[in-house]
Amino acid sequence: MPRIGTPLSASATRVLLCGSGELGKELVIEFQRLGVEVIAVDRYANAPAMQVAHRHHVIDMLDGAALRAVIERERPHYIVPEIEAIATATLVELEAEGYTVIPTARAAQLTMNREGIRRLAAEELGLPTSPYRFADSLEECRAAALALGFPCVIKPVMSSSGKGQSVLRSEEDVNGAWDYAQAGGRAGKGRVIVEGFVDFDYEITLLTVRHAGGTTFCQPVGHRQEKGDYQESWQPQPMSAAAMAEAERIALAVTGALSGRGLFGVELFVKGDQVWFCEVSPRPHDTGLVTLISQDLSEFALHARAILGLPIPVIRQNGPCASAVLLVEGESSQVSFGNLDAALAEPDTALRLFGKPEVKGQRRMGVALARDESIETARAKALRVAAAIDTQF
Ligand SMILES: Nc1ncnc2c1ncn2[C@@H]1O[C@H](COP(=O)(O)OP(=O)(O)OP(=O)(O)O)[C@@H](O)[C@H]1O
Ligand SMILES: NCC(=O)N[C@@H]1O[C@H](COP(=O)([O-])[O-])[C@@H](O)[C@H]1O
Ligand SMILES: [Mg+2]
Repeated sequence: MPRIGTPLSASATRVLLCGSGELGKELVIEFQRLGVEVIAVDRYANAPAMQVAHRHHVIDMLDGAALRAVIERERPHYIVPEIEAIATATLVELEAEGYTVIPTARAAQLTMNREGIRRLAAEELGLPTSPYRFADSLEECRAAALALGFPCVIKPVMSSSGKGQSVLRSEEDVNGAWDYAQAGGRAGKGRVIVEGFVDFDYEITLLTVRHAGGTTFCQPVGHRQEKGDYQESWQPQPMSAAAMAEAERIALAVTGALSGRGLFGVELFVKGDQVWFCEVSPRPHDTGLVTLISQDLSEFALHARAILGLPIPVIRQNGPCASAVLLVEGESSQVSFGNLDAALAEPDTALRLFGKPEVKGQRRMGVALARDESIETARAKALRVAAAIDTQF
């Protein structure tokens, strides 16, 4: 069993986070509670996790040389990816040199690109997914859409939170969707995945922890997405026993193939007893923010425990809970949030304001949390909390 040393001393246990958004901020807080020394890295200053870490670095994380320089200077015991857009080839090299990447450098590399994880899940593991094709040009994209039929979904292979993603209703939508995907991919222009549309009843994130004592599942998190971006989530999502068993089978297979220790967000579509794999985050998931109120050990506490090799004997679920995002639209570097007394007046509500330094366009700036008697009333309550907050620019 590894020991935890004194932060900022020679015995310190050091964690370096690649990405410092809202998910990283909650993770850093969990590490701080355990006396771990945390170094936060991101592409911009004053990122949420930087504000609660011991120190930080601002670099272009897609620049392998810059990433290597920071890691060689800090010599972390654990390198923890917090976003997908990282020079993952450098992580693979560093892992070979003896560094520990969470959960593994290969998992970070495979999930950075939709093609990597889709081919692993569908072609190697034989798991059910939407039908799909990859395309490198407008013409290939059109051919793929016609072969798969409409509606279909187009996504840049390198993107997240719905960026560059659109649903096509007919052939007329192909040109616009291709252009949108080219502008919305995180690593610039390039390949897209075209997926057949899955007409699911509901979708879930199955938070799955691989820890020293084995693999443990959280209760399923249901969620609602708009334009590929999460709006609300809740736990537990009611499911048939057969769908639950199939969801766990898929999650066990995919997290087992990625291997390593840590928490994973396995995204699944469900229709009746049928389940399709969508994608997986080898790290805490945005829809899992609900666990800040719904579990004794949140997804962040679980990730920290798993990384450090600490036991997870049980995860207590607190009953029906929900989260609703606080999306802000405009342009400002001094946003303020008001009417908080009214927003938090109801019992069993909570709020996280991420402290992001700037908004340009639309940005997730906080999340409202609620617990109640049923999923319906918890969702309504979380939405009321978010809606009550007024934003000033
Ligand atoms: N083939 C599909 N059929 C039906 N709906 C889909 C399909 N693919 C994606 N969606 C919808 O779009 C959402 C986002 O898709 P996906 O998770 O692949 O993108 P993302 O950009 O990685 O999002 P995030 O980073 O928030 O997880 C899904 O949660 C689902 O609601
Ligand atoms: N779906 C992935 C996700 O939610 N990632 C979370 O959003 C941050 C980026 O936010 P930003 O775009 O506002 O900088 C990331 O750093 C991570 O915490
Ligand atoms: Mg997703």
